Amino acid sequence: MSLENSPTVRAFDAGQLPALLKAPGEKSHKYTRGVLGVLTGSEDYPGAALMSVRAAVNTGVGMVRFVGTSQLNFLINLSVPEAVCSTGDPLELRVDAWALGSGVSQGSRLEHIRAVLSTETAAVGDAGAVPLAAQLVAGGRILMQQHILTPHAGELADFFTWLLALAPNLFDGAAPERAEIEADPVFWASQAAYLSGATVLLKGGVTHIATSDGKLVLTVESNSPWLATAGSGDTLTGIMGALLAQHQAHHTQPSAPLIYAQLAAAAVTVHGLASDLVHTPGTRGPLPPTEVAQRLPAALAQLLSV
Ligand SMILES: NC(=O)C1=CN([C@@H]2O[C@H](COP(=O)(O)OP(=O)(O)OC[C@H]3O[C@@H](n4cnc5c(N)ncnc54)[C@H](O)[C@@H]3O)[C@@H](O)[C@H]2O)[C@@H](O)CC1
Ligand SMILES: Nc1ncnc2c1ncn2[C@@H]1O[C@H](COP(=O)(O)OP(=O)(O)O)[C@@H](O)[C@H]1O
Repeated sequence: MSLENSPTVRAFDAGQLPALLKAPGEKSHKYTRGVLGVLTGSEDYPGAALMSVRAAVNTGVGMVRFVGTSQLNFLINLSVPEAVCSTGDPLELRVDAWALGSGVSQGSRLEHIRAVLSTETAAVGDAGAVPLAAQLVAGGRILMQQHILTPHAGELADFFTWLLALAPNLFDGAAPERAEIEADPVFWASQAAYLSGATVLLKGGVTHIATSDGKLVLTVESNSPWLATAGSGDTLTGIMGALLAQHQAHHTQPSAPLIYAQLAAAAVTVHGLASDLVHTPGTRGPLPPTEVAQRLPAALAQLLSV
């Protein structure tokens, strides 16, 4: 099985941003503004949790519910006191969307992510959630357009390796190397979307976002290669989770595949704009993810004031 026709490729139109971003109104309260569950980070990688949660809070979601271990929750409470922390079963929490997987590579946290990804609740699936998605798909579970997978090329290569190891008949071809994915990102992102049923966002200097039917790929060009640094992806997970939760809070039914690709593109654009605000206009330099996250409120204010 594989997608037969080449997808349409289109640059994301930033003019659509105001319609995709939700400013609160007089009657809004934290639950109507979007509740984002976050299951990121681990004892090995606590930084991924701190960066994704900080980014989600600074993107302006109504509430972040972080599901951690007692050690992770202690760190989150110190660093991002806005987040509401718990241990326990994530499926018992009322959330509009999830941000999953950054900095989670093994253990019970991975099993919690598997359980969440097996539901129809909207979710961003990064890092450790990507091979899990492949395992679910190989086992017969079709993901949905409101599931947004965010691999870099290496993680997308791992996705195909898992898929073909567990279900060789699912794809007509061999698992690609990272370099093959980098050479043809449109093809591989759209194939992954078609096979999984999820929206697939392939990270890189140019971000390629395939709609869940594999028919369209939106591109977003980065304004700075300085963004290519450890922790940038964790920050993007938090931004995207926040935008997804805000959207889902206003929609009881899943929206069309294009809407989720546009939301993902909006998150990449917001990330880029926040990174522009780190330095004085017209100059370029290092973009530590924590610094970028601090500029998110200003970036959102700029976009919402247009
Ligand atoms: N501060 C933190 O807590 C951070 C945690 N992170 C998390 O850390 C976990 C592990 O991330 P990794 O990127 O190390 O994942 P891996 O160690 O799984 O590596 C991913 C792929 O990159 C390849 N690779 C590793 N080092 C390489 C090198 N120097 N040159 C070329 N290829 C190389 C590996 O062979 C593999 O195919 C992920 O869950 C990630 O989300 C990262 O997001 C960065 C920040
Ligand atoms: N050459 C590049 N130019 C601009 N942005 C890039 C480039 N390479 C990667 N990025 C961005 O940097 C981030 C890297 O994500 P990822 O590899 O998941 O990082 P991490 O897991 O360390 O947080 C993504 O947002 C990606 O789009």
